[in-house]
Order: sequence, then C-alpha cells, then structure tokens
Amino acid sequence: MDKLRITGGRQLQGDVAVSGAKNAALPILCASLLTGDTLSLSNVPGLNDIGTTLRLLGQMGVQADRDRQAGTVMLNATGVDRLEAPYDLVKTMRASILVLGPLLARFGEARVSLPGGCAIGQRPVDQHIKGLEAMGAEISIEHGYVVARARRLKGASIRTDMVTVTGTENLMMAATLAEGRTTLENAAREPEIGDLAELLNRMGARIQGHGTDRIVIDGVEKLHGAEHRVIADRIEAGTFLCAVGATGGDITLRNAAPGTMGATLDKLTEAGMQIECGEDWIRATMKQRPRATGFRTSEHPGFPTDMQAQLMALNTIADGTSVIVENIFENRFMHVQELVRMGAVIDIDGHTAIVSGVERLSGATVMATDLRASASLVIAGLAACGQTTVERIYHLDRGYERMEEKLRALGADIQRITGTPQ
Ligand SMILES: CC(=O)N[C@H]1[C@@H](OP(=O)(O)OP(=O)(O)OC[C@H]2O[C@@H](n3ccc(=O)[nH]c3=O)[C@H](O)[C@@H]2O)O[C@H](CO)[C@@H](O)[C@@H]1O
Ligand SMILES: C=C(OP(=O)(O)O)C(=O)O
Repeated sequence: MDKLRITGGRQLQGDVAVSGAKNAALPILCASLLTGDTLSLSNVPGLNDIGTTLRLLGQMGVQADRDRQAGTVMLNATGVDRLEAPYDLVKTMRASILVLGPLLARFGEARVSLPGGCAIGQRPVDQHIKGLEAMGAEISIEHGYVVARARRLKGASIRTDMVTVTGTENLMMAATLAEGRTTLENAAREPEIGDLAELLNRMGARIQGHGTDRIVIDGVEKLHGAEHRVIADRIEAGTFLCAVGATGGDITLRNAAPGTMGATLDKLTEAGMQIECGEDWIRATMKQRPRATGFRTSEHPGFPTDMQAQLMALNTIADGTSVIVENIFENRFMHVQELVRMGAVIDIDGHTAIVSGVERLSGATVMATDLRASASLVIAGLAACGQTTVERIYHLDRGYERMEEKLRALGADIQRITGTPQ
C-alpha cells in the first residue's frame, strides 16, 4: 500500500488549481442512468471514487468514455441491462447508493447493496428508503440488499427526519421522472445539490428551490442529454487553506468557488489568515502562528463536517485552546489519536474535542483511517518538525487528486512511497 513521506517545516508558496468536487461529480455520474441520451461532463476530478463509480455504472451497461487527463467523461445509459449495485463495489464507496433513485425512476426496479457502517459512523440509508416508499415504491431488504420496485413513481410530499445530502440527491433524481409534483422538505442545501439540480434541469427536469430547504420537483416523462461542468471542490480548497494556515506562507487557489466556502473562510480569517477572493480564486496569506478557533460542524451553510479534521490539525499548533464539536457523524474523531502521536494535546468528551495548542508537532509514523482524517495528518506533517509517514493513503486517493504533486508544487517536501498492491 502507498504511503506519504513528509519532511515538515517548509512554508507553502505559489499557485494551485482546485479540482472538480468529488461530492458533486458522484451524484452527477449516477444521473446518467436517468436518460438514454449522452451526458458530457467536464472538470471531473481524477479520483479513485470516480473510477469506482464508472466501474459500477459500466457493469450495469452504461458506456463511459473518460479522458482522465482532460477531466472529461461522456456517459450513455442506453444499454443498461443490469439493475444492480453489488456489495464488492458499494462497500468501497458509500455514494454507490446514489444509483438507487435513478434506476428505480427510469427502469422501475433496483437492487442495491446496503453500504454497512464505516469509520466515521453508522450512516444508515433509512431516509432514502422512506422517501422512495412515499413515492410509491415497494422496498424490502433481502440478503443485505435494498430491493426496490415501482411501476412509475408518484410525486409526494416528503420531509426527511434529518438533513441528508445523498438522501436529498437520491430523492431529487427519482422525482424528476415521477408522475406529478414532489416536495422535499428539510432538504440539504449543500452547493453540490445545487450543481446536481442544475445538471438535471439542463437534462429537461423541472426543479425549483435547490439551495433552500424546500425543493419542488415537477416530474417529466423523459430526460435528455446535456453538457455540464462540475463545480470546484470546496473541501479540497479548504484543505489547502488549512495547510498554508499551518505552515505559513502565501498561496493562490485557482478554479475555486469561494462563494461556496463562507463558513470555512470565516474560521480561517478568525485564525489569523489574510484572505482575498475573486469569483474563482482565493489568495491566502498566513504570517503568524494561528489563533485557536473553535467551531461546531453543521449542515450547509454551517461549518462542514468534511473540514473538521483539517481545521483541527491547524488548531493543534494554534495559540490557545479551542473547542470543536462534531454534530453530523458519531465517530469522526479517528484522527485525534494519530495527531496525539505527533505531540498534539487533545481531550475528547463525547462529540466534543478540546484542543490545547502546542508550539510544534513532531513528525511520526501515523495511520490514515478515513478520507479527511488522512488530510489532517498530511497538514500536521507539513507543519511538524522532522519526518512524518502517513500510511494507508488509499483513503486520501478516494477524494484528493494528486495531492502530493499539488503540495510539492507549492514547495512542500512530500513524496509518495509506492507499496505493493493489496
Ligand atoms: C458523497 C457525499 O456527498 N458525501 C457527503 C454526504 O454524505 P451522506 O450523504 O452520506 O451524509 P448525510 O448528509 O446523509 O448524513 C448526515 C447524517 O444523517 C444520518 N442519516 C443520513 C441518511 C439516512 O437515511 N439516515 C441517517 O440517519 C447520517 O448517519 C449522518 O449522521 O454528506 C456528508 C455530510 O455533509 C459528508 O460528510 C459527505 O462527504
Ligand atoms: C465522508 C466523505 O465522503 P463519502 O460520503 O464519500 O464517504 C467525505 O468526502 O469526506
């Protein structure tokens, strides 16, 4: 398995391009199942999760033509002949559940493996099921699979018990081909949902209210092909900002979407970063030791749970004590014990972490346990004195495109050590 070897202590300087958003691209690829026409996508990030999704769609019969270098993918779902997402793919990527709504809406049938628990929490999909049942689907759980059938889905008024991002996306996609009007109350407002809704509307769907907590979808008989550019990854961008916050320096992010990053930019400003933004760029200058900056994760537009570990890494070397509350996932502090191995001082009480900033971390061998935990360890390694080895970086490759190359271009001393494949 690959590892990253980092020698800390170098400031970051220069320009870096932000990739397309993983969490927008994944539902958008699944939306190809809604039509027999071609979808033509650009700014698709070069990530392992994209490869997994294309394999998943491919084994259903979707034709995909990907140019990884150019970041383009053409998809055509005319020849779909297998309405199933098997466990061996779903277990590596929970977002596979996003094929459920589109398959059911277009083909009246779907068999999708239940994802199971993962490092950050249980992550059930009961709200996806509840919403589809409200639209008239008959759903049973058989041998670890969600088995769903519906002649034609019917519009319904659905209020999810909690705000769920992929739940909102699955139901929104299903509703585009349902008979009549669907109203999603308590809908998620993440920018990736807006991006998906824009693509669907370009395909002929009639969706309004995306970006608010009430989305209204008037079902249509058929969707058609479209072209779409995936929005910039606000989490990748935020990760680079935390990195420069920890090392000091001056970087400019290109192809970014600062308009989607309000809570992250506010917190980094509070930490002492000078931030300037244009429509699609962010310049970040850090000239001081970070100030401790507490926060609570919440649904958009609140502070994103996907940035919690990275901002915690910054707080480990901040001046002062910060209180960090994780409100979305019950087990998203797996990075804490690894940060502590590097000299961080962190106490956990339930879903609260109290971080007492230290002057300096010291490099160590650490283990990545999930995607954003991995990113936090890279940030810690960049700021630490001496050498850090981050093991099990397959998590990182799920969600960051060429992270070490991008950081090296900013002056970091970071190398990938290629291991034997598992
Ligand atoms: C591919 C993708 O976009 N992943 C993102 C998505 O994950 P994902 O869509 O899986 O996360 P959700 O928004 O659904 O989860 C929010 C909370 O609701 C709970 N829940 C959710 C659905 C359900 O049916 N029942 C239930 O109890 C979850 O366990 C969690 O505690 O949003 C998360 C929260 O911003 C992000 O961390 C992930 O990066
Ligand atoms: C948790 C994440 O992703 P996923 O939902 O794909 O596991 C993430 O992007 O941080």
